[in-house]
Amino acid sequence: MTNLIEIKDVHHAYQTANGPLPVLDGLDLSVPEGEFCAVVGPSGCGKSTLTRLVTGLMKPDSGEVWLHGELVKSPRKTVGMAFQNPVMLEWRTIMQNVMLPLEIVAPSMSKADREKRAMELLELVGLAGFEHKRPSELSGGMRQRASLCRAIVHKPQVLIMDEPFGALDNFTREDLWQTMRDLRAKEPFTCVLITHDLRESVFLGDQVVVLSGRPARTQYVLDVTLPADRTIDVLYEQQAGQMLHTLRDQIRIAQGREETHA
Ligand SMILES: Nc1ncnc2c1ncn2[C@@H]1O[C@H](COP(=O)(O)OP(=O)(O)OP(=O)(O)O)[C@@H](O)[C@H]1O
Repeated sequence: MTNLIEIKDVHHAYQTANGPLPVLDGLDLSVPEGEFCAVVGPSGCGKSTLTRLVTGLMKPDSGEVWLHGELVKSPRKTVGMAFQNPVMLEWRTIMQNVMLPLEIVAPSMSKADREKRAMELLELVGLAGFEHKRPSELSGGMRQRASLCRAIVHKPQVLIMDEPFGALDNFTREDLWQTMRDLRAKEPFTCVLITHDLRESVFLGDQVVVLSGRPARTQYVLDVTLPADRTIDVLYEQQAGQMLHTLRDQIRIAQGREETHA
């Protein structure tokens, strides 16, 4: 399997009024094509900075970021993004919002084909019948479903998600995890998910990367050996429970509190 994303020994410091603020200090990350990589770490350790590197919005002081065999040097069109608060254009319908990336990335595609593609995804996430609604007419969970469709409508090489489910209540969040799982089964994509939720990382991830406290380096990588068609129930079973304990311990270490589980 080839690595779609390869981050090698990245170091970066932000220049601030108080001098340089080192944020990344030897970050390594490899994500094979089609894999889902969840990234967890203490608050403020540099997780969002990592997303800026992969999207090419930021160049590191040293080290390399590779995407599909190409060194990332400038912003990439072939990356899909989803954030905690999806920005939807209120003057456009849900379908028109979902089609937006196609208008930018595939301007020669006919309107009928764009609509067909958007509708295909809206159906997959359970939003058929809502395509002509305005964003404000949908619940937060529904808007986030639409935003997921928009993020992958143009079949990006990689989907970057920064806390996309953070603002949702627990039950809606679990629904969205299952939607993600089903979307991936039908529309395989490579994904980096930044999250504070360890259960989410285990449910969605093929690997979970734990970053150390700032300046962040790769502290620990957990291979999630659960079946791809896992259900929420799996999280309450022993194997997932052990993984969650391991991750919790790693987070404590990253926070500088080294007590570990027996
Ligand atoms: N453009 C910038 N200029 C200066 N400092 C920055 C900049 N962007 C981020 N920082 C600082 O770098 C550190 C890492 O920020 P980043 O947003 O990457 O962390 P994070 O792990 O995503 O945080 P959180 O868990 O709170 O979402 C923080 O201390 C932040 O204040």
